[in-house]
Amino acid sequence: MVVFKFVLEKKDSESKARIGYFETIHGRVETPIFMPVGTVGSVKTVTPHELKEIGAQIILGNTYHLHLRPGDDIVNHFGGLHKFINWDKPILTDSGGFQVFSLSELKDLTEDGVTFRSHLDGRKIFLSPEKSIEIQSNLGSDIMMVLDECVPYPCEKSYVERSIELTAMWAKRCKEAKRNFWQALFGIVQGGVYKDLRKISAEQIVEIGFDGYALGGLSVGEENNIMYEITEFTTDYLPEDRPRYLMGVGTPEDILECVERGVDMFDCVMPTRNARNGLLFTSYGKLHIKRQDWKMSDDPIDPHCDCYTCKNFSRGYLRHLYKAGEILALRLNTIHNLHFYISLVKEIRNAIKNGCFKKFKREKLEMFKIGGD
Ligand SMILES: C=CCOC(=O)Nc1nc2cc3[nH]c(NC)nc3cc2c(=O)[nH]1
Ligand SMILES: [Zn+2]
Repeated sequence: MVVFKFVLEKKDSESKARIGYFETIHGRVETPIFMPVGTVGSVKTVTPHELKEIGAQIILGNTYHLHLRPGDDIVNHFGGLHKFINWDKPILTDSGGFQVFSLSELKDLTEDGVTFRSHLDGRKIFLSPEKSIEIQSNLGSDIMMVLDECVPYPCEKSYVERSIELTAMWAKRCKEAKRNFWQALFGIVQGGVYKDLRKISAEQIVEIGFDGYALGGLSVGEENNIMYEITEFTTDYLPEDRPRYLMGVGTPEDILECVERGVDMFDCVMPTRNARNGLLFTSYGKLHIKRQDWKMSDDPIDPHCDCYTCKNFSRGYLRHLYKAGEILALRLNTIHNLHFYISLVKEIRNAIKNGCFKKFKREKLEMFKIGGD
């Protein structure tokens, strides 16, 4: 019985941009979509209710973090992540691979899996394709990700060549380990910045067959134009009737550029992390709320924004809160930045629907350059 289903509604006539939606047992998600990151079971500083008010349709949970704390068994005891965090819309969980490679000091990587030490208490932990699927099954996410190896940038081609074989073997084992029919499983294409290896990896992963396909190994320090080029190249080898997910991307500009190149799903900590550092996104570019310029400003962050923060508070007050180290500053900034990202992809969906995406993208990029500060 198929539960997860992606429907491609319209393809842009001037680019590879598309609009569509996918159904899960926790509801429908329209694409292109931006997914707020809720690493340890919370999108930092905001409540599920506020997320819904902002228009969030799906959020991310991190397998590595939740396995370490509180433990996926504990989450399962509470009926899974949806119940535990009281979020009844779709949740996507990562496989844990990326966090292991980026957070913990790696013990060793073998064909069977990866052994590492917890960054919390140094405890030795083993993660295999089967273990990752077991954890994600305990969490009860609507979309699970396969365990992959995200190679660093730059990376020797000979290493990447071997790595994509491991990633393909692990992807197969993840698919075989899947138990709950209602959980979707996405494959991940690797291959570094080498187009020939990207093609091989895409063909291997598509051959195994998944509910959706992610482009891994990007936004790991490579220049933007390389990320765009690899994205452009790789989406041609992915089925049109499946969602494409570009992990860890990105700035508003990145999202516009990669929607144009055929990507449907994005996640990034930028809106939430920058908010906590006082860096706010506006229609005219970025704004640093702590600047002296805003001390006496009665303007909202963004005159075009109708979020709770922009409707109720001035830059002067937000600057004051931030300088005073008030927790409310983090919350109001996060509400605005998430609303900015979610509204941007909503406008993108409308522009594709109305057949004016290229014009919309050109105008947006021009406005971002004006400069918020
Ligand atoms: C939700 C994620 C599901 O992905 C996985 O389970 N594995 C995986 N995650 C990544 C995350 C990334 N973030 C960035 N930049 C901020 N680049 C990334 C690359 C990968 C990757 O190659 N693999
Ligand atoms: Zn706002």
